[in-house]
Amino acid sequence: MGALLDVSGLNKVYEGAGRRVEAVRDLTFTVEAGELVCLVGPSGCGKTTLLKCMSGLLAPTAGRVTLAGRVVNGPPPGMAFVFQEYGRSLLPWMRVGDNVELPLRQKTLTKARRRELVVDALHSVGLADAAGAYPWQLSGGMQQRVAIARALAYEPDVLLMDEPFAAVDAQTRADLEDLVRGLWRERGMTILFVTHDIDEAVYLGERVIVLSGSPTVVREELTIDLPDGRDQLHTRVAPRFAELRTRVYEQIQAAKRGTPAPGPVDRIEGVPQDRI
Ligand SMILES: Nc1ncnc2c1ncn2[C@@H]1O[C@H](COP(=O)(O)OP(=O)(O)OP(=O)(O)O)[C@@H](O)[C@H]1O
Repeated sequence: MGALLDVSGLNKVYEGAGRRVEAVRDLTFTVEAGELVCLVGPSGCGKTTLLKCMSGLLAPTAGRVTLAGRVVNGPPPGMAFVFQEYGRSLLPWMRVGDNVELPLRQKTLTKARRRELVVDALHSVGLADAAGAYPWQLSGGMQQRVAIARALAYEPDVLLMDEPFAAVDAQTRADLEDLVRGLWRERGMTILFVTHDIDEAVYLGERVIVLSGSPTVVREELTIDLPDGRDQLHTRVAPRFAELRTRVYEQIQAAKRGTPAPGPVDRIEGVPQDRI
């Protein structure tokens, strides 16, 4: 069987108002079922454009995305998203429980089953008591947890996350990173996590895909061979973590300068032997 997600020759050009922007030039990569992959690239390199094409919200100019062998040409049923701006993704007039339940109404589930999924998802993100609150009564980090719970309740095969922690403080961000890794390990979901934060990409991912500057291509793919059980205190000070983040940092800097990407051997093997 092929990869769960397959992005092949993806190109996206925005045209209009006398302006032509080639946001994504030629992107090809795959994500296997059950993987946690981080995509990292310089600001403005087309990460959001890529996710919109992957989620069927935007039609690519060329190339295609397939999910479980089916071409994505509209939001696929097995996919859920968590966006950066939690403030805009939750409906302020609905209580937290109703916000989490909203996407479930598209599914043919009984009311009791929907309630069960909502309770379970809120429990998973540590907000079991918040179902009756309104989003605006919660902190930013709690609102982002609600957005994660809403995605979880949907029981997606694939979770796409677009810089989901960019707007929260550092301490909350660390907690949310651990929450995502914990949920990934518990639930065996496939997660594609987009970030411009190199440390976050290396800490979270089993694999990191480094994107070039716009128009975007895949610059390098690195296997993150850190232990499975990661924690904020020890993982981030491990020598291997420093090596991997240095490698990604160098690639991003080179991407900004427009230096050609490394050859195919680097891309397959990850960190070259002389760096280990
Ligand atoms: N709707 C649009 N119309 C025209 N150009 C657009 C549109 N959306 C994005 N772009 C352009 O496409 C390029 C990539 O934008 P995109 O938002 O995908 O990048 P990004 O990597 O997510 O950015 P950031 O890291 O700043 O969030 C930019 O040059 C942007 O100006």
